[in-house]
Amino acid sequence: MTIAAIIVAAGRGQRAGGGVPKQWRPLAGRRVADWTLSQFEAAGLDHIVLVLSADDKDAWAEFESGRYILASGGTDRAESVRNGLAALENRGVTKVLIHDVARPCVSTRIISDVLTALEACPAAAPGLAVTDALWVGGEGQVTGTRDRAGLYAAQTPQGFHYDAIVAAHAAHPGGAADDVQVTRDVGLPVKIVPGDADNLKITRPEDFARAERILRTDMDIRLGNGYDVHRFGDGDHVVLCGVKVPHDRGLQGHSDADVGMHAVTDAIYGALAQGDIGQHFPPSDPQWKGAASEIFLRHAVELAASMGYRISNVDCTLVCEYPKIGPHSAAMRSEMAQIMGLSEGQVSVKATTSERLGFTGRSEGIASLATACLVSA
Ligand SMILES: Nc1ccn([C@@H]2O[C@H](COP(=O)(O)OP(=O)(O)OP(=O)(O)O)[C@@H](O)[C@H]2O)c(=O)n1
Ligand SMILES: C[C@](O)(CO)[C@H](O)COP(=O)(O)O
Repeated sequence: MTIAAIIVAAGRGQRAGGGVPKQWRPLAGRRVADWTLSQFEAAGLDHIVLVLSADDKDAWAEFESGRYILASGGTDRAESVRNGLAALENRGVTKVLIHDVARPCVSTRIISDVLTALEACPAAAPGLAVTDALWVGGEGQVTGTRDRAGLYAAQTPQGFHYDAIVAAHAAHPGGAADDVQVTRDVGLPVKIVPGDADNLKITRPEDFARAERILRTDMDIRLGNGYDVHRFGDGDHVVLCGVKVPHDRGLQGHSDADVGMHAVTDAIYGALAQGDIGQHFPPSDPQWKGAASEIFLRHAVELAASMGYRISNVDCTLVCEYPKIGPHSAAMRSEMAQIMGLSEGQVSVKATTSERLGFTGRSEGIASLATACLVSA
């Protein structure tokens, strides 16, 4: 059994406004599309097709070498779906989920319910029973009422046996609201699984605030702190936050003694409640002698990802009289961001002296403090 998802993302989001198609707009710290895609990645499907508009050149460039199969958008949603289905030809796909990129709050429960329902029927989709009374209106007046019994609001992902939905689309004259209608129009039964009020489609400008509230409520936010000290010894440079800074002394340590990167690494381990660098890379182990500290940082970032967290931001403070950090802080942020796969806006590196007090004030060594904020991916 081979299961795929098609995420249709070629719309222009005209009703949502905002100048940029809604799927590429920020929402609770990521783009709308990132939330949607990560829910389908978590489902462990065999293939994910991402249907993109030819106008979204940056998205094509971003996703072309990744794990998604890309397909071109059509002039309407149905054509985008057909192009997505065609991209799955000859891959042995048995079941396919078709989902609007504009529904970023879709739950793993809905995805799994639709897939389970497909074991017994050729098509299944989430529906939300209408609970409000229904009116007919015109010119600002109620002109009639409708019985709500048996009415459902249609949601996605809508799931189908692959051959059935391909045949249904091929036979359809067009004009259907969704793939359930396409399927029903060729006489196939569609099972309703329980939808979720949170699985809204971002359609109008105000939907962003609602989706943001939903995503932030579900988020697990974790903070960690890190602290490290290395003493000065002989040398002609120090390595701080991945940048080699000329200095009349070096820092002593088992690795490259990058005190800033060590504090950030420990902050990430701390947020995960996974000990510290010493536990993961014991100083007694000769293989870490002189090691570049980015090995440790990369490990912490990978551990976070494997535990279902992404790094929202890190903030690092270096405490020393010399060398002066200011001229190098931009390079440090850039280096650390690159190692962690973050944007520079998510990484802060700053410095302070300790007013010539204490061991840092006497220039016996450099201390560093860091905070990391992780959120469930
Ligand atoms: N030619 C199209 C039109 C729509 N879609 C996708 O189909 C879904 C339908 O949601 P909708 O709210 O209609 O999206 P838009 O068409 O982007 O919105 P609007 O109608 O406001 O422009 C969205 O994920 C959208 O990206 C698509 O892939 N190709
Ligand atoms: C498929 C769909 O999401 C079902 O609710 C919806 O029909 C697509 O969006 P639109 O607003 O109807 O264009």
